[in-house]
Amino acid sequence: MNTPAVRRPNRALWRGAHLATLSPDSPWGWIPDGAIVTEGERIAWVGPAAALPAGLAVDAEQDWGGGVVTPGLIDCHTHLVYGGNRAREFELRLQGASYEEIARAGGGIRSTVQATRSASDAALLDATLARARVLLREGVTTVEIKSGYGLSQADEARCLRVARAVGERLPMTVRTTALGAHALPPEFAGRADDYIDALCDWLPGWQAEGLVDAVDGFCEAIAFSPAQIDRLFSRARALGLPVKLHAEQLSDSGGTALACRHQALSCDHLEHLDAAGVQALATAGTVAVLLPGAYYFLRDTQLPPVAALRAAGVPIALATDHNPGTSPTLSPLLMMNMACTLFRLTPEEALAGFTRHAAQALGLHAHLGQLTPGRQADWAHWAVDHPNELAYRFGHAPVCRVVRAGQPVQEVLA
Ligand SMILES: N=CN[C@@H](CCC(=O)O)C(=O)O
Ligand SMILES: [Zn+2]
Repeated sequence: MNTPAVRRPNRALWRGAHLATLSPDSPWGWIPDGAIVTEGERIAWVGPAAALPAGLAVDAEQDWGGGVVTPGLIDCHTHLVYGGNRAREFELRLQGASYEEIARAGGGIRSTVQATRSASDAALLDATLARARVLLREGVTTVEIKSGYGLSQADEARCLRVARAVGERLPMTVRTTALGAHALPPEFAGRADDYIDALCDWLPGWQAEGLVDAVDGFCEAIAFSPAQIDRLFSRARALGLPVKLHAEQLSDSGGTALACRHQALSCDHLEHLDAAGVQALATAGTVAVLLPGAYYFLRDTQLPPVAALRAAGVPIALATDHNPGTSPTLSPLLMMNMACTLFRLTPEEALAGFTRHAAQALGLHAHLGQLTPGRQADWAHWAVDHPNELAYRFGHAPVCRVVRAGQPVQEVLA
């Protein structure tokens, strides 16, 4: 009997650029004049071009022609699915109204809920795809997309379906996060506990439809208490879903400690995090996701405790937090610049924040976030001489060409 030949996946050799692999073994994971061998969607070999295995047979060879190659960027906290915008609220805040005042008066998240509920499926998808394309153009190959502007069983599911559709229409890995506990919808006014009960009941249906990779909440005086988030997270964990939390953004509410008791993948924002919260993150192995866009746009002055996080060995990720109310940006490189200028991250920490540590914030670090053998062949090729240039510019980004799962994506963007 003939044994069928096992065909190896298509093998390609890429060379002619410096590599910032983001492997933690050396600064930047730097490999000058490097090469990558891919087999199908995965990286098979990475190293100096001079050390390529002798006699390597490849099906295709590409010359980058200079520049620097980094892992594909990972935007691990976005709210890409929504209708309308909040430019009027921006004007009000510039005149002195605070984010909390606007929210308590029924504006803020609730005004976006209204606009989202009244948008058609097609309009929501088109707007979300347009936003995702901007991220992809700036090197983002993986994006987390939260719901949170539907706040009913049907509208949250609709937003999660739109998020899933982004991963089907564009060459990006999409992780969906159910953020029903973002704000109290009008039909549950004065009944926050009942709303949490409803969310606990809706979760299994969304999960069964394949819509949920993680569960998130907003733990804050204007949103939900630690006790309410605790009930939601207990339900999520019982269903086998990981959790993450918007925590300590506007005040120290104790959300981080609570989330860490549920082994949260990440706690996000953290401007008001105290020493006990830093320790809780370190003990639980939870990633701190810092969001300089929201800090800047709300004209916050309370800095997240970066030095303490660093000293405790907590991995720090960054994200755009794209949303219409507090961070209407779609530029990861601008966020890297702001993380350096406002939060005092180093440019290398900023890049790790959008690659290695962002992968960890999504539970994907074994597969994404570094240019190392076995991981998915996702990268961004930048017209720069050194990766420290990525955090250096602001307001414009260097030219970037993107490869996702071994395939160039430029034609999708044309
Ligand atoms: N903090 C809560 N959620 C969003 C803001 C949402 C909004 O204002 O629409 C954030 O991550 O910043
Ligand atoms: Zn958010």
